[in-house]
Amino acid sequence: MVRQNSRLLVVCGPSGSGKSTLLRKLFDEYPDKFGFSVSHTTRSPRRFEVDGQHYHFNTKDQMQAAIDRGEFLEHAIFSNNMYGTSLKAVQDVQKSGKICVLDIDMQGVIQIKKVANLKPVGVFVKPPSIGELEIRLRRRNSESEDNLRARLNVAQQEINYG
Ligand SMILES: Nc1ncnc2c1ncn2[C@@H]1O[C@H](COP(=O)(O)OP(=O)(O)OP(=O)(O)O)[C@@H](O)[C@H]1O
Repeated sequence: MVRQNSRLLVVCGPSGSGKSTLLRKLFDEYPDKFGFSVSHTTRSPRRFEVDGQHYHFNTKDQMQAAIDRGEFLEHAIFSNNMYGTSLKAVQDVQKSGKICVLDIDMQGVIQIKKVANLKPVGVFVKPPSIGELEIRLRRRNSESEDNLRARLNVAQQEINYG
């Protein structure tokens, strides 16, 4: 079970909005207060990403099997890849006594909000504009053109939701 009265901080916002940068600063500044819930994903690791630290990198079959076994608190398809938060990821942080921080998309937030008694605190990171988001994503140079377009489409929906 995920502890119900432990604090959970859910950070959401479009890809490229700066969530990861903000979270890095938060963890650097308050290493004893906040712990990151390491998500699972089927997307390929980027340069410098470490398995088990930034994400647990899995195949689609592995991840689907774990979802079917009921091991996930929420899961989502984002830009043709699966992402999800395992119960274990949250429990590991809770065991350390820290506030558990989730960096998830809108689909994940909707599911987390439905988990009874979890009462997460939500933060939405809004980019200045879609145009600025496009500039940032291009500068980051981490996506193919198709992927970048897909991310910008989802971004508009997330901005409307946030
Ligand atoms: N467990 C999860 N459930 C749902 N969405 C998730 C989960 N883990 C990550 N995501 C979301 O998937 C999206 C893509 O993440 P990814 O790491 O591929 O791209 P990113 O652009 O580096 O993300 P970020 O905006 O955090 O820098 C992000 O919006 C992220 O918050």
